[in-house]
Amino acid sequence: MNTATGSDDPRDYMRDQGFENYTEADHATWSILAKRQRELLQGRIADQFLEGLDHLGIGDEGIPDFRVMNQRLKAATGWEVVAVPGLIPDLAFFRMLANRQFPAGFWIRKPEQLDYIEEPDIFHDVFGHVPLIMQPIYADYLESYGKAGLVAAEHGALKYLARLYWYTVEFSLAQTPDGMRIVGAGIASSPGETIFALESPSPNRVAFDLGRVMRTLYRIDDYQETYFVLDGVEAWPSLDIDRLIPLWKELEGQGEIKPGEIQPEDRVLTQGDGSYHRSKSKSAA
Ligand SMILES: C[C@H](O)[C@H](O)[C@H]1CNc2nc(N)[nH]c(=O)c2N1
Ligand SMILES: N[C@@H](Cc1ccccc1)C(=O)O
Ligand SMILES: [Fe+2]
Repeated sequence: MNTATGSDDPRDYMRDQGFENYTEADHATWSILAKRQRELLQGRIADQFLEGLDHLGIGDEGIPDFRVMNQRLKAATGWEVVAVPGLIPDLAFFRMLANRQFPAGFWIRKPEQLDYIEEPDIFHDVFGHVPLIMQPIYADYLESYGKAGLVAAEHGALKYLARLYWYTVEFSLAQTPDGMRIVGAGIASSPGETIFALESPSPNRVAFDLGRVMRTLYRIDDYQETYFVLDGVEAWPSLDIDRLIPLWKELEGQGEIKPGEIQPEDRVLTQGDGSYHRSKSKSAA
């Protein structure tokens, strides 16, 4: 439906990072982005993210060597980052999560794509995701996403879990006592979307609702038209399989919701004015 088709076996995608192959320009791209995002994210992202980033020790010194970074990550939560060529199919992806392995593309965006890139690169996969995986609570939660993904596949419900993953792990916001904060990695790795998600009048910001989110289509190639807002940085939805299975059954009878659409039942925090115009030719998954 969205990403990639092919083998569901994670081993078919695992690569050596090829650390020696990066150019000076590649390292410079990482450093510019890391420095920019570390500053921009102050006061905009969950504290847990900045804490994890500090402990991980990846910074402005160029692209991290996975062999070195994984020592810290393993010691903190037992996870490791594994290099892959790019997007991998949903099932292979969830299998890796279930195994506490996080897939990361090994290539980096071009200088003209600093603000936003349509496909996950190493900056997104590592800088965007790994800081939170340094936190034990989040690390366990992400593993349970993988496990739920395997069950979803058996029930023909992978699309529901993929949408949930999208609107939480990748693109969620959260209410905190200090105000609205970014949680999603897809926002955290994009300087453009960091500002857009919190400050633009264009997108909708809607209180998170599990069934509603699983019905909602998403687009991977542009800023989101709707962000779902958690009730706290750690208020992730329960992935209790015994509750998800009946919910998936129920959802089968209900329609899909377009990315920018508002529903009568929504608790709308900000109604977007849609002033950011995107290309009309792109489709939602
Ligand atoms: C779960 C979900 O569908 C999600 O989009 C997956 C798909 N495949 C992926 N593949 C890679 N390499 N990285 C990712 O973040 C994802 N995300
Ligand atoms: N848009 C993100 C990358 C990304 C693409 C697709 C899915 C998730 C993240 C960035 O610029 O960093
Ligand atoms: Fe991601």
